[in-house]
Amino acid sequence: MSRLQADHLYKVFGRRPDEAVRELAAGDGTGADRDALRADGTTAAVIDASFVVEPGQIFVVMGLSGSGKSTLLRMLNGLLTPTAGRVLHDGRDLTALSPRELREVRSRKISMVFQHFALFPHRSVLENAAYGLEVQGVPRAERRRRAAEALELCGLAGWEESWPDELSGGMQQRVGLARALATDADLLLMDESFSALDPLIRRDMQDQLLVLQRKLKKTIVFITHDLNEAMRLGDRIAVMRDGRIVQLGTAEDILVRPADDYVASFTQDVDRTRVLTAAAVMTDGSVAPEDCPPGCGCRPVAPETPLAELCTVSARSLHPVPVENADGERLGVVAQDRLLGVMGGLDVDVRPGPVAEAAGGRADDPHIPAQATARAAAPTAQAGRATARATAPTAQATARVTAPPAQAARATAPTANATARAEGDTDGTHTGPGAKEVTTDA
Ligand SMILES: Nc1ncnc2c1ncn2[C@@H]1O[C@H](COP(=O)(O)OP(=O)(O)OP(=O)(O)O)[C@@H](O)[C@H]1O
Repeated sequence: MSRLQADHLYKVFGRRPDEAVRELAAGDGTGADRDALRADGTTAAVIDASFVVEPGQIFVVMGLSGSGKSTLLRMLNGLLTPTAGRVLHDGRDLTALSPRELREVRSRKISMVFQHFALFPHRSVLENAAYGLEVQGVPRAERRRRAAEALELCGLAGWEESWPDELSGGMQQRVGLARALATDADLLLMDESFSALDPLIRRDMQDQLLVLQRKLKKTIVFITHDLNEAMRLGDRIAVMRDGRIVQLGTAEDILVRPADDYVASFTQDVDRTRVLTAAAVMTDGSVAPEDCPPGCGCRPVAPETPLAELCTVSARSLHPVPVENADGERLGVVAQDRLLGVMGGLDVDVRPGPVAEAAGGRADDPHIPAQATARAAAPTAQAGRATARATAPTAQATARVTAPPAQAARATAPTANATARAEGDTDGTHTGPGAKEVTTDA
């Protein structure tokens, strides 16, 4: 499994980039320095980005258009050379590799999935899924076998010999995902991969990704401008604004302790009941035997239980709901009035919880405001949350994709534009808009 580290990354477009980095590094971080550079025709697209993506994590980069997400992602796979800073992939500095070594790493270790499907219309679904392997020089029989396995993982068994234009948009995106998975690359970079899909299909794809991730345990960097998507998917989330990471933490951190008003403004429409967990809202306490008469209907919950489920348990209980770990050890309780307060958005103190602390919450990003990093999530808590999220049924999605190919006549999403981009690809794993950047930044 891959570990990815960004170490004080900067990308400046325009004149005198090195000088700009020095000014930005010495600046007060308020954004005035970036504005002054822009007035001078220089764009600071990414400013001092540092973070670690641990093996098997989904790391989401969230921000509005122009905040620097794509530029950051393209530095992570070497399509763009940082103006300053390093990208370490399993400890290996990508910025120090020769072009040949970099191509090798990109084709074998890193896969990308773009917003547009970038499928070849004149190739079957199987051949599309096998494309990255073909570029790697994998023999035909093996690449067909591996591509078929990847398609099956993505719910597309039975569609191997269909053409891309026989598939719906969601199915085409699954082919893109299958192409990325077929190469066995440990690091998956996903750039707005689900943004072109309609909301229901998008949600299905998110569920499917979480289910797949439980099985495959890739290291994933996922770019989105949608906080709900970020919170559904991300073990950790970096919120970007004007080139800077303004907050780095779990969904819970961002929801209950936004670093500033800008981050808070994103969280207003988020469904707190699906993001917050029992561990975050519990308090110390116990339940006296006399408070729990026969027929009380109570049961303990796990610390990673989402509030949506906790409400049901609380409604049946005559006393605060006990929170217990897998060994039956009491960690705390959640009282009904506190639960209602948190759900109603009252300013109730919410904490990371003992599970996160026990697993060693990490503040590995020294340049991020302390408020943002102190609560960096611990693997155990993240795994629990991911599991809870991933249990949403995908039956709908499966039902849609398992219909026989003949019924796919309704699928109309054109692939011509995407294919034009794919044809410009240099190594087969980097289709889509990113491929163009190779030439602009050479
Ligand atoms: N090749 C380039 N030359 C000059 N400026 C660029 C280049 N690429 C990106 N930029 C600028 O860098 C800034 C960040 O762009 P970037 O595409 O990374 O943002 P983003 O958050 O991915 O936006 P979007 O969500 O719209 O894709 C923007 O101001 C953009 O105009």
